[in-house]
Amino acid sequence: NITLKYGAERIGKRTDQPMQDWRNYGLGQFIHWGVYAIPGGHWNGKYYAGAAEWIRSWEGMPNEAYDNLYKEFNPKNFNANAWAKQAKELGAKYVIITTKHHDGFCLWPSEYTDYTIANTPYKKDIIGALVEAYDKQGIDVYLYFSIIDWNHFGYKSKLVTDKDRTDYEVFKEFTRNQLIELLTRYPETKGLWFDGTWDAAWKEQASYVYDLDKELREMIPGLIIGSRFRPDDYGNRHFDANGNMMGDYEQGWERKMPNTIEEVHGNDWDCVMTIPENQWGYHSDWRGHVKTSNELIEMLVKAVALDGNFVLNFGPDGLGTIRKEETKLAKQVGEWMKVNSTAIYNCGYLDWEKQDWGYFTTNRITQEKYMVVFNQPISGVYTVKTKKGVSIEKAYLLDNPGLELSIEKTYNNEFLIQYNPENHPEEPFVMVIETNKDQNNSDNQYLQPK
Ligand SMILES: Cc1ccc([C@@H]2N[C@@H](C)[C@@H](O)[C@H]2O)cc1
Repeated sequence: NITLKYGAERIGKRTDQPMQDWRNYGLGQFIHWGVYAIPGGHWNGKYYAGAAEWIRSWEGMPNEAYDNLYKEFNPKNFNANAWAKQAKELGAKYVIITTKHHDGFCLWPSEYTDYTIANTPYKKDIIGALVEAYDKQGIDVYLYFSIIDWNHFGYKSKLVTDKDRTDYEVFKEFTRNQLIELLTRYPETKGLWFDGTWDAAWKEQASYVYDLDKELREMIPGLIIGSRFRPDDYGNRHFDANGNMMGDYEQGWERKMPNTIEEVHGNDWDCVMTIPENQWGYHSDWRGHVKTSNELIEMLVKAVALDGNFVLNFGPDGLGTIRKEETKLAKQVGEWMKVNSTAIYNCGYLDWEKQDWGYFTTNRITQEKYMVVFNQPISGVYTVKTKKGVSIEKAYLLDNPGLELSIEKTYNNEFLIQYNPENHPEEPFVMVIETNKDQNNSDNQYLQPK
């Protein structure tokens, strides 16, 4: 083990209530919104093939042109309550909202720069309206903050000259001021989701970030910050030089998913996912594969089955409207959640061998076990290999408990559940299984989830 001053602050998962609540969310919503939604992936009649929120970095978009877009930002269709209501119907338990993306435009009236919503025709505090609206829906609010800030003179990706360094000191204080300002203005914030921390300049700032991290956590007890914030003494992020994770959960799964429990190294983690292949901000012309509701539900279940959270991204357009494709998917996933969220909320990994028909999840409070089926076997036989001494006594469909399914036990402690639905299911379905180890009597203190 290497002695580190700025390495992992803790080994193993946080066990406090705010983190247990985070762990049990299952499903979250990401909102990427800013001035990049105005061009929506096009400029001067040309199509930008990159991620729409990065259009300023495209040679087809002159910086000057981009940096004046805020003067026309006036989202007359923006309705925070409508967004929050849609998220509620989606079944999201938390939301991560972009306060400032890499372009440096602030959706709140920051006093530390003029490049904010206050100096647009719209004027009003977007973040404040969203925090209030999501709070009202009982959805926990997390703030996305980009350390990269192309608008600030002091931002550098690497520190070469002395002037870089003196400018960067100003940028560091500016960054600290904005973060303190956000937590002061929006004390309901449950956590910060940092992005844009891969620059060499930032990776040299271990002691500054360590102190800032401590200062922010002292402002809001229980504050949750992922692994993409602090660098250790040697500039490592996510995992320090001893291989220990820094921060409260691993922020490593962006547009991708782990396949085995080993890949999540016993940590909490989130997967943040786009509906198109690679667009976070609004792009008016999605190309490539757009995920269906069943694909998104499978990713959600896979994340929960591997002890993670799944955060689905929405990119409202320049007028504040959530596009019809996203609205449709939110409705479809939400309808599935209305029937099946029992296998999602408060659920996590069950250490039984993964089977081809789909995923196991188990409720961390009640220990109830679920099989979420994506690949219905032609045979109608669902193989379940339990742990030694654990036998399956009952199996039924979550949405039809009355119909008990037949169970055969084979010689090597396998259980074969038989289910042949009359017609082909149009979407994933859940089976509930009860074992000899589940005390299903009413006095079981676990059965009263908090
Ligand atoms: C290479 C790269 C840099 C930044 C990103 C940002 N992280 C996502 C959460 C979005 O904010 C995207 O712009 C994605 C890829």
